[in-house]
Formats: sequence, structure tokens, C-alpha cells
Amino acid sequence: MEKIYVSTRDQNRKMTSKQAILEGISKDGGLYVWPDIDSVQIDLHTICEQSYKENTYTILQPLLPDFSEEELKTCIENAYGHSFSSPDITPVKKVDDVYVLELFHGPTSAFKDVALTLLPQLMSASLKAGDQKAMILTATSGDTGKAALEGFKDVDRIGICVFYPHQKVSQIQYRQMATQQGKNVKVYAIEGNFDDAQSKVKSLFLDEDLRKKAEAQNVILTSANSINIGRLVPQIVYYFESYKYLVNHGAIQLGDPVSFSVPTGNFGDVLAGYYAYMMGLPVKKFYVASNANHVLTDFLTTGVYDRNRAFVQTISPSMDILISSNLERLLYYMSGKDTKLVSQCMSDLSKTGRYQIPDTLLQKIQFLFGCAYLDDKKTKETIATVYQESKVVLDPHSAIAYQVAKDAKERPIVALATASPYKFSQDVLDALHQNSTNELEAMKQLQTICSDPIPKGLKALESQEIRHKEVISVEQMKDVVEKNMEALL
Ligand SMILES: N[C@@H](CCOP(=O)(O)O)C(=O)O
Repeated sequence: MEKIYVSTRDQNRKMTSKQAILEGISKDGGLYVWPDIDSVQIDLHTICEQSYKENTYTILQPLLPDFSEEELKTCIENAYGHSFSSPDITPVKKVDDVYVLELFHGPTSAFKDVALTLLPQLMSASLKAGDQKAMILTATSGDTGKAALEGFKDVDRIGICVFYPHQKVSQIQYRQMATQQGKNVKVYAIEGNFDDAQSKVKSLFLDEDLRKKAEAQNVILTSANSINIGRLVPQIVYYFESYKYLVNHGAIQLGDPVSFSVPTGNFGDVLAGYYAYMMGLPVKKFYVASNANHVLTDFLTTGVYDRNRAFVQTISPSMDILISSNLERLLYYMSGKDTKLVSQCMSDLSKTGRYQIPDTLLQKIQFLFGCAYLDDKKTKETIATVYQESKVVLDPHSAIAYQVAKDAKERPIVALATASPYKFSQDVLDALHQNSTNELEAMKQLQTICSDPIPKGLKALESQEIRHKEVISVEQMKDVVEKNMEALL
């Protein structure tokens, strides 16, 4: 089978899509990319006539060519057949003059479900016949963790450890993870922030000693974060789906360009949009919408990526990130696949916390990518204004995308709504000037003004016992992974 994926840091490290999914991250620290992704041009006319599941097949088949037709169609059916509460999977709503793409109708009420209902299927199909097993290590700032736990729960031959920053996720996000059931799952709070968790997880994938111990047990260590190409590619689909909506509702003619505003921390979601663009989606501009951790806004404005700054805890915790992993993939493509430049930038980042790209490259990126950020005060004001004017309740992450879309000059524009407001009930109520005693009560209170009911999974939290209580240091992460390779698999 053709090895179409290479590392962002070395063209000669080649993998099939199944191998890339199983490895998660390249052994040289780079991320897997398909250099010729733009050789695939998706027919928009077909997209506008097909269902979500059919479009998923059309888009993913060329990206995952070593999956048989039957394998891929079964994976897609298992992922989207019955787990989403909306028949459209990712419905679109017009709110004033912005189209809001709702990505939170999956089992855990965040956009991560779109990929994490499918990745476990792809991973299982990629495992070699026999008794090869996989141990998933996931760092989360709040949403990925729960979606990964739910997706991989009790999947045969796969175990999962999730690491989240202690007391730096919302109360509901915490409960979602701490109550997780399943015989193959473990959840740890770590003393540190998301960047500490993600950096340690990445280093564990490259840890020779751990890798050897895993190999001895026929276990492969891999990732459910968007550094894994199998996590990223399912997210391309909803960009095409929103385009389908706009065409089929007469907002645009086939071929007209559209802009997107994407709330992002790890740069995975907006990168999936860029992949859609490379595969033929007509896009005018992508707006990278950030919170007070605006390292991406600064980078896109100046060309200097500098994580040497205070880490701010915000009401949009899923975006509380200063090391934005997937930017590496954008640099790879935008620099004309210059693996030397990418390697140099990433080496500078790990040594000094900073890198700078050439002006020509910055200008090329700025031609397609805009940026802006909102602090918590502005985010709350947006939640209040949108509710007052449109009776729509947005979660803090989606509110940031919405306001950045509002401030942009391009129309039509789609703002990605990445989480249900119920996941951040107390902060949302606070923005609406309502008091609440705790997050579970706040959810009930929010229900009185939200058009959607409390999602099933969130409603159940009240009666579920806390099963995962351990708080560990970053240094202990390797030990718990080793321990769980035996215990969970
Ligand atoms: N925002 C994420 C952080 C991890 O990012 P991912 O793109 O690797 O999933 C979260 O909510 O955990």
C-alpha cells in the first residue's frame, strides 16, 4: 500500500494512512502530512447532493486510501449512524448576519465528537490482525479528553489515559471526565497546565525506554489529539457541510467563496478548514479566534511565535493553550513543504520558546488567515448581546468565534460553535447577569432560556459517581502510563 504520509520534519519518513494513525506522531517529533493533499479536488456539486455520511466517505476515501471501501463505510456508519442528536450531525443556524455551524450535537457536547466517534473505528481497523494493542495517551484542556474517553470506552485491544490540568477545566468538563466509566480508561489531573500535559505526552511518544517496554507487550503508544492525522481529517467534512447548507439555502451560488471564524487553541480545527480549502472548498478567509492566550493572534500579526508569556486561565478553558501543535502543519504547507524551516522553527520553540518566520511566508499566511482575540469581559458581553438580540445562547468559545466573525468584513461568514453552552453553564449565566449556586444547578437554570434541552450525557452527571480522583505531577505521567499498559490492556 502506498505510503503517502510523511513527517513535517523529514520527507523521507513515509507511512501509509493506517501506520500514521497508529503512530500518532512521527518518531522525529514531526506530524504526519500528505504533501499532495491538493491533488484531491472534491466535486462541490456532489457534496451539495449527498448526506453527511456520504460526504464523509467522499472526502476521507482519498485521504485514507489503504482502508477498503467496506472498512471505511462501516467506520462511518458506526460513528455517525446513531450517536448524534441532530440528523444533520452539524446543523447550521443563521444568527443575525452570521451563519453558526453547531458542532456540539455529539455524545459529549463538543466538536471533538465529530472526530472522536470516528477515530476509534479507524484505529481498530488499523491494528494488525492478531493481538497488537494500542495505548492512547491524550492531553486535554477540557473537551478532547471526554470525547476521547467516550469514543474509546471499552474498545477491544485499546486502552486510554487522559491527562487534564488540575482545576483548570470547567466544573462540567471535570465531572464529565472524572465520572467516566469503562474498563479500559484512566483519567488523571496533572499539576500544571495543558501545555505541560501535551509536551509530556509528546515526549512519552518519543521515549525509547517506554517504547521498548510497550513493544515487548505488543502495544503501540498513540494519540487521540489532533496531532494524529486520523483525528484531524474527519473535521474537514463539516467545512464542506456548511458550504452545502449555504448553497442549498440559496445564500451563495456554487463556487462562491465563504469565510470562516474558528475558535482555536491547538490549531487543529482551523487547520482542518485549511485542508478543506486545499481540497477545493472556495474560501476567502479563515479567522483564527483566540482568548486572552493570544499567542496565535500575535504570531499571525507579527510572524513571531512567542510562548514566553503568562498563561491566563479564562472562561474558555479549552483554548487555554500557548503551544499550538498544528501550526507546524500549516508552516509545512505554506512554506512549500520546507522541512528544514519547519524543523528549525520547532527546535527554536523547544529550546527558547520562540521562533520567527520570514516576512514572505508571513505575508502568504496573512493572505488567507486573519486573526483576533477577545478577553473574558468581551466574551461575556458577546454572550449577553447575542442572547438579548437573537435569543441564542452561545458558550464562551463559540461566542469568541461569533464576535470575531461579526467584526470581520467578509460575508458570508460561518462561525464555528464548538461546544454546548451547558458545558459552561455558570460562566454563561454570569454573562447573562444571573446567579447560580453551582454548575449542576446552573445547567437547570440555563435550560429555562436555552432553546435546546440539556444534553442527555450532561443531565446524567448529577447522579454519576466520581471514579477518577488522582492528581499527579508531570513527572509521574510516565509511571502511570507504564502501569496502565498492563492494567488496561
Ligand atoms: N482544546 C483541546 C486541547 C487539545 O487539542 P486537540 O486539538 O489535540 O484535541 C481540548 O479541549 O482538550
